Amino acid sequence: FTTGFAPSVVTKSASAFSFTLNAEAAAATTNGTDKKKVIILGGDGFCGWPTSLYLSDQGHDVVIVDNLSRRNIDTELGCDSLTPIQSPSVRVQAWKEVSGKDIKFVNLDVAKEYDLLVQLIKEEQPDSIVHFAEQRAAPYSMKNSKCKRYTVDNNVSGSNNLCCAVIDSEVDAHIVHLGTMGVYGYGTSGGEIPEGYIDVILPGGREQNILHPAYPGSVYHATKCLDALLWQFYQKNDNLRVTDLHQGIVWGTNTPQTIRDERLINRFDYDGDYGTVLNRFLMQGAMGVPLTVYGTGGQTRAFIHVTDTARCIEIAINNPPNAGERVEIFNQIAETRRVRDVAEMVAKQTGVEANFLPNPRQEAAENELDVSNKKFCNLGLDPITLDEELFSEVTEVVNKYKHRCDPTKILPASFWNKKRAEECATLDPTSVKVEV
Ligand SMILES: O=c1ccn([C@@H]2O[C@H](COP(=O)(O)OP(=O)(O)O[C@H]3O[C@H](CS(=O)(=O)O)[C@@H](O)[C@H](O)[C@H]3O)[C@@H](O)[C@H]2O)c(=O)[nH]1
Repeated sequence: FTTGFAPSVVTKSASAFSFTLNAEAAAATTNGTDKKKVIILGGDGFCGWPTSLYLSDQGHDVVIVDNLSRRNIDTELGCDSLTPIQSPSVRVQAWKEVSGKDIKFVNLDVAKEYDLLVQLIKEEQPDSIVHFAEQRAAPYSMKNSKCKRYTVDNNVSGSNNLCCAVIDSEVDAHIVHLGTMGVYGYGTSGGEIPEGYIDVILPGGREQNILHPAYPGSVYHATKCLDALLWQFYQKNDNLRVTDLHQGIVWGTNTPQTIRDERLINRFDYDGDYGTVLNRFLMQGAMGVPLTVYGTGGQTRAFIHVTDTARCIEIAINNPPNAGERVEIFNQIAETRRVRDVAEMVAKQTGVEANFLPNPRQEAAENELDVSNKKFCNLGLDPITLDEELFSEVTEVVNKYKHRCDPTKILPASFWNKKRAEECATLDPTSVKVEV
């Protein structure tokens, strides 16, 4: 098989990038220099927290809104971030000490506390609202009916509330939403996936440029498809300015900002529900656990380092669509790789073998993925790609905190349907042993 490495994807290797964890390395890759007032919904999470710090570091005025739902789900699952994340109040105090900058934290449920959301937008008068406040794990969204219903209720209501709140508050804030590459689906695309829109010829020969057909692979991914329709509707109906970012799988832990003080450390999920594939493999490699490759590992996916997530968000807020323009869509990825090739890279580096497990997910055994990320690259993004030097950053974090790992949480614990659950019935969570 080929790796599915997309020729259209513009990349630069991490070694050439000379990645160092200091503020200079995070120098603005932006097109605009305006300092903005930014509300970050979901600013306590894996992507939200490093993005909040990055934007604050760049001189933007940041307000974090979060209801701590991710921390509560950890409690529900009996799991915890491998890294010892601090409470929001300790985090913002530590940031004030190291940077001299204030970040305001507001505990608010975007999906449920509508009036407070409107009031906050009126008070803060933000230029941009970045929306991360969604349940983001595909496995958790497929765990059972309760999780499916929560994911739809929370994610779709949150996005709808945000649009209504921007309209009701009469503040012309630009909405920047963290979407997912998964809206496109992971079949064999047969060509390069464009950025959000696709030319079609309708019956009768009429040509149109429409939203790329949605083809979600989980309830979570389905909510992002529903979000995309909401953005399209509210843009058309109310002239909202919206950017939707179709992001790939995020990897890495720290950024040049979170590394400045241990109290700023980012969360690291390693469990079968929330851990994303490369971070899970790196963690397993560091702990001597055979790598949990699902099926043949034939899925080709898009990847992006967490540092680039934050950079992309700043590029997006500095390049809003004009009022009346359709929803702006970027593919927020650095490169595409096949899962078993990623496993091979980690296996080579750590000496730990790949273990091909029955697949808990209903997904194609093999797929190709060719994705355009030209818009971000044209706006100055020089993406970090998978590199062993950078793997060591994650490995160091894992080695430092591996005593916090619960090995029974490593094997997959959510199954897409009854057939997949039956096929995975032999997996025994208590059989996993880690080297501490
Ligand atoms: O231990 C593992 C974990 C995953 N996989 C495989 O790796 C692929 C990716 O799984 P993932 O858990 O890293 O990613 P996914 O569930 O798709 O979701 C993650 O990546 C999405 C971007 S994307 O995948 O849609 O591009 C984001 O939207 C989500 O928030 C984030 O949790 C899948 O084919 C899965 O079967 C393994 O082989 N072994």
